[in-house]
Order: sequence, then structure tokens, then C-alpha cells
Amino acid sequence: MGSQPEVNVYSNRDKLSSALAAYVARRAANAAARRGRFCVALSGGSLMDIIGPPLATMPLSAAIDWAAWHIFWADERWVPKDSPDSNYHHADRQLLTHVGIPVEQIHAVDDSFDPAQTAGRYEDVMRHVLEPEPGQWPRLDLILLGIGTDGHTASLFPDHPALRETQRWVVAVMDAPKPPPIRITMTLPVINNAHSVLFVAAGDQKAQILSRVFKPNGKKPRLPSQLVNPSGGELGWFLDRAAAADLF
Ligand SMILES: O=C1O[C@H](COP(=O)(O)O)[C@@H](O)[C@H](O)[C@H]1O
Repeated sequence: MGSQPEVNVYSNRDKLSSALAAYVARRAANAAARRGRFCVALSGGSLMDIIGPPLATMPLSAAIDWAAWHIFWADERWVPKDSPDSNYHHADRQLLTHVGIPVEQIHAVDDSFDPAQTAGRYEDVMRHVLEPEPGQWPRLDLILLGIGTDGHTASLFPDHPALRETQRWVVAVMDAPKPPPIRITMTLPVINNAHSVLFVAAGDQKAQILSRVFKPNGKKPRLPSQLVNPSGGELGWFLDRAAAADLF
């Protein structure tokens, strides 16, 4: 079991954005100092609108050693890379085109195969870059997650069999209840093996699900976001006041 999560609440979305970006920049510098690089997995949805602009503009953009960054995706939708639904597209528009991360360190999901093969190949990419010991799970420095109003995170949806995956690092989801239906997602063992996992949520539409996540009323944790609990790492939440309205 990991330690208690750290919950950070900011008065509005702009303050959340700047604090989150500054925090990620510090984690990146620490990881680069300790391990020579910073391996981070991004999500889609609102995350990149929140974190992209403050990372990609001065003063942070000039203070970050972008050459140390390796970018992965916690999940990707099965759509063309230039689709507005693509998580890669979102990250590219909000961050990647504006900063100097070497292109070979941007590990986008290669969708030239079928979804199951694509998931397997993404596992190979992770194995090649992250080089875990044989039989070990890969260990990312940071995984940035969002949370859907149904409690899903990455492309792990409530009650979906992908939540019970214990062998594979990345799986294809062929029947996501939220469009687009086909997706590729990292699995819980990978997420829970990261050095650090941060959930990011803003806006009053997230208040109800956050209340369910934080106040389970004695029920067993079942929502995907409740199953995120890095065993040897840290878990944090970055919220704005509207999202956290029902928590305190
Ligand atoms: O479908 C997805 O949704 C979640 C949550 O998105 P948000 O817009 O409600 O923040 C996102 O984290 C995930 O990457 C994405 O594929």
C-alpha cells in the first residue's frame, strides 16, 4: 500500500495550472539529476490544456532541460494522430511543438497495426527505453492522469476487464463507454509502479465524482481512479476549488 495521497487545492484553474507546471518542472529536474532523464506519461482530455501552456511559455519553458524528457502516453484513442480526439494531438498542440524535446524521445503510440498488436508494440517501446530488470514492471518517473465524471482514468473504465490485468503493461480497450470506443491504455500495475502519480482535475463537473472517490462510504474501492495507489511511490491530486467543492 502506498502512503496517503497529498491533495493540493487551488483557488482557480489558472493557479492550479501554474502550480502544477512548477511542480512537474521540479520533478523533472530531480529525476534528471538522479537518473539522467525524466520519463513522464501524459493523458488526454483536459490535462494538456491545464499543464501545457505554463510549461511551454516563459519563464518555465526556458528553465527546463527539455533534452532530458521522454514522453509516453498513459492512454491513447484509436483515431488518426491529427484528430482533435487524439491524446497525442492535444499534447503536440499544447506542449510538444513549443519545446525542444528530441523527437526520438517522444514515444507516441504507433497505430499502424491492429489495436492488440499496437498495445504489444507500445510495451516493447517501453521495455526498450525504460529497461526494467527481467520480470519487473517498468518504472516511469511521473504519470499524469485525469479523471472522467464516471471515475475512469487513462482508458481504464469502471468494471472493465482491463482493470484486472496482471501481466500486460499496455492493453487495447475495444468497447470504451466514452467515445471513441477503441483505445490503448497502460494497465494498473504499470501505473502503480511509477515513482509518482498525479491526478489533475478542474471544474465543478468533477466535484461529484471526486466526492465518490474520496468518500467511499465504507464501500470497497472499485472506481478505476480509486485503484491507483503506487506501492513504492507517491500519489498526489492537483485540483481547483470548483472540483474540490464537495471534499471538505
Ligand atoms: O477519455 C479520456 O478521459 C480522461 C479524462 O478526461 P477529462 O477531459 O475529463 O479530463 C483522460 O484523462 C484520458 O486520458 C482520456 O483518454
